[in-house]
Amino acid sequence: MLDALAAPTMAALPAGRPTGTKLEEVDVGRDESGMPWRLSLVGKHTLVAGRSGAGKGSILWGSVASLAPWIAQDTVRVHGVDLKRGVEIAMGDGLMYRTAYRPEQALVVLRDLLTIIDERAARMVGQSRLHEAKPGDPLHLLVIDELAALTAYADAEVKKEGNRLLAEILTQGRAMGVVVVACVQDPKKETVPARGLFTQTIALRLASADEVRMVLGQGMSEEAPAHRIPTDMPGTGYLVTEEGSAARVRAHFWSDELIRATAAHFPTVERWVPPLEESAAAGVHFG
Ligand SMILES: Nc1ncnc2c1ncn2[C@@H]1O[C@H](COP(=O)(O)OP(=O)(O)OP(=O)(O)O)[C@@H](O)[C@H]1O
Repeated sequence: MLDALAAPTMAALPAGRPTGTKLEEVDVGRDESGMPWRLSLVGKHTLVAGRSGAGKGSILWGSVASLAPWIAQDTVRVHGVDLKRGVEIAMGDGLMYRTAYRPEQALVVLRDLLTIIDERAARMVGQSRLHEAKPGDPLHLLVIDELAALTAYADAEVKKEGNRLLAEILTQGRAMGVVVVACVQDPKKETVPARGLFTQTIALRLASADEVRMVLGQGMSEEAPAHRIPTDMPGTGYLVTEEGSAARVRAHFWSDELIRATAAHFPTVERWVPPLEESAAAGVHFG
């Protein structure tokens, strides 16, 4: 039988949206029946696991660049933590509210997001249980590539603090409009200690059935055999939802040119400006 996911598909420049348009699921690829794969990031924390070359970049940009029309109206702010020296995130720098390219800088971003969670919790108590993003009161999307550089390979102190802050954001953030998309190449207990706190997982090509079980849970290596995805089908994977359902999907490919064009067309309206003393101390990048 013909596999609807066999041929790659290219992403396209997202369509503009009138200011104030409610955040929607974004079209990131297609499913096994050839229908659009629409991914929801609101109220969800997403773990993307896949070996080198598995296509994590197309999920990352499918998430971030597809939200560009909302970034351009300050309904979404993206905090891009790229611990592979900024190689990936810098491509779409114009879409970023804020970036961090070193683990120490990432800690500052994570702390500030916790402050946002605290402020929102105080504002929302007794009023609402789920933050609704709108211009000027945005969804904060924390994107981390590569997660292990913060959670496992960093200095002991940074690692400990990074894991603590991340676990707090993962437990408290989603109702407050602070959500995470984290990419990891080598998923194991030490690299993703907070695996159970992610609410949806995309398993791209993995190395073994053991890795699939680690990422998706016991019993999932038959239902979502990510270790059997061929190397010549990057961007293909299994989306496993919070409820445990698995779907085979393939992301659209985002070329460097398209990422740059999207960033040029829908630049962020807000850019984080560090307090003077903080920028000097932490060397935080801001534009
Ligand atoms: N969705 C896709 N459809 C078709 N080809 C893709 C797709 N995603 C990625 N590719 C191809 O696979 C290559 C590797 O993809 P990508 O850089 O996203 O992998 P990765 O998982 O981020 O790897 P690494 O962890 O080493 O950075 C790309 O350069 C591109 O040629």
